[in-house]
Amino acid sequence: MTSPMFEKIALVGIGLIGSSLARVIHREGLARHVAISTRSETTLARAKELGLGSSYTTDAKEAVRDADLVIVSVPVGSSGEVAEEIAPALKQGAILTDVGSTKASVIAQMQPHVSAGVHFIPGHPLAGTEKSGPDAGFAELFENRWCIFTPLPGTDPAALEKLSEFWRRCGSNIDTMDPQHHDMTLAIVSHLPHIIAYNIVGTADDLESVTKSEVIKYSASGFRDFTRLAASDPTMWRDVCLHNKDAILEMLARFSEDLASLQRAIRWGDGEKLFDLFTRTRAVRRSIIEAGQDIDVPDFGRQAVEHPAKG
Ligand SMILES: NC(=O)C1=CN([C@@H]2O[C@H](COP(=O)(O)OP(=O)(O)OC[C@H]3O[C@@H](n4cnc5c(N)ncnc54)[C@H](O)[C@@H]3O)[C@@H](O)[C@H]2O)C=CC1
Ligand SMILES: O=C(O)C(=O)Cc1ccc(O)cc1
Repeated sequence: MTSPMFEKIALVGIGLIGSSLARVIHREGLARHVAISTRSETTLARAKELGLGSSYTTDAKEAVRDADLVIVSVPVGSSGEVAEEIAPALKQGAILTDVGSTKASVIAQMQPHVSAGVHFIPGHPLAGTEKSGPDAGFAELFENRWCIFTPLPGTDPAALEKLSEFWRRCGSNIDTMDPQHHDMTLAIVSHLPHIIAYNIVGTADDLESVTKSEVIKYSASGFRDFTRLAASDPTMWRDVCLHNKDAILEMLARFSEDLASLQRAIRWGDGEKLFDLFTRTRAVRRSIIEAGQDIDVPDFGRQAVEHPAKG
């Protein structure tokens, strides 16, 4: 092994994202010691069975002690309590980061607990699947995906560069932006699609039972794609909705207006309007493919159980 980037990395939370990090850290030899911590004994025992780390504890303080890099990978609503718990045990000069899908709220929850000698750099890998838990992770998850940092004013450039290099070694491309811009952008490209999927699958589920069986029987079409997103972790997505409320409501308002306009076009037989919209949206898909971002969620970890033990 070439010299590892970090002596000790602590992973707090070992679900889809934490366990994918554990796997890629091991594959790339990025740390000499990987300390794993999570809330529940069951999840921790599973992480141990999978051989994801070097040490295992339900005591997050113990895991982060002497760590050079601490990565918090828990639902965004738990970021504050985790930060409060680990902050007193963090080493001076350590880098503390997270992977949460919302950024302004995570910063507001975590920053007050972090002392001046610790480099807190909020992050978000734009990579995931609908699965959760330690079985669901895979080392290739972050390959060719973006990892966005939302650094706080006064962030040490050397610490930011070290964390960027870590994510590059995990396969990601790096971008930085301010937390509000992140939250607005992610509201439209990630949060709304999930909310729309939860909604359409919920509507179908509310239909009469005879229709329901047809929904399942004939779902090998557009509906199926929505059911994948709508199978995503309820705790994680409840927290995203509650912690990016303003941006999501803003985007939902715009979405509802546009949907009403589409409804009007259908009602009044405005074929030209429908055709124009569908032509414009097809071009968006083409741009995504041209940008090399049309990566389907891979099959790695697909065999993972839908409802693994949760911490
Ligand atoms: N699932 C996805 O596709 C993506 C998720 N994210 C973000 O990553 C974070 C983690 O998500 P996943 O790994 O998918 O979730 P997961 O449900 O697979 O894992 C969450 C982990 O956090 C632990 N946990 C929960 N509350 C805790 C607490 N209070 N203290 C300590 N551990 C606790 C659980 O035991 C579990 O190990 C979330 O903030 C999510 O927004 C970011 C990118 C993609
Ligand atoms: O499963 C999918 O298609 C996703 O979109 C995964 C995902 C979920 C949440 C994130 O913050 C980033 C990526």
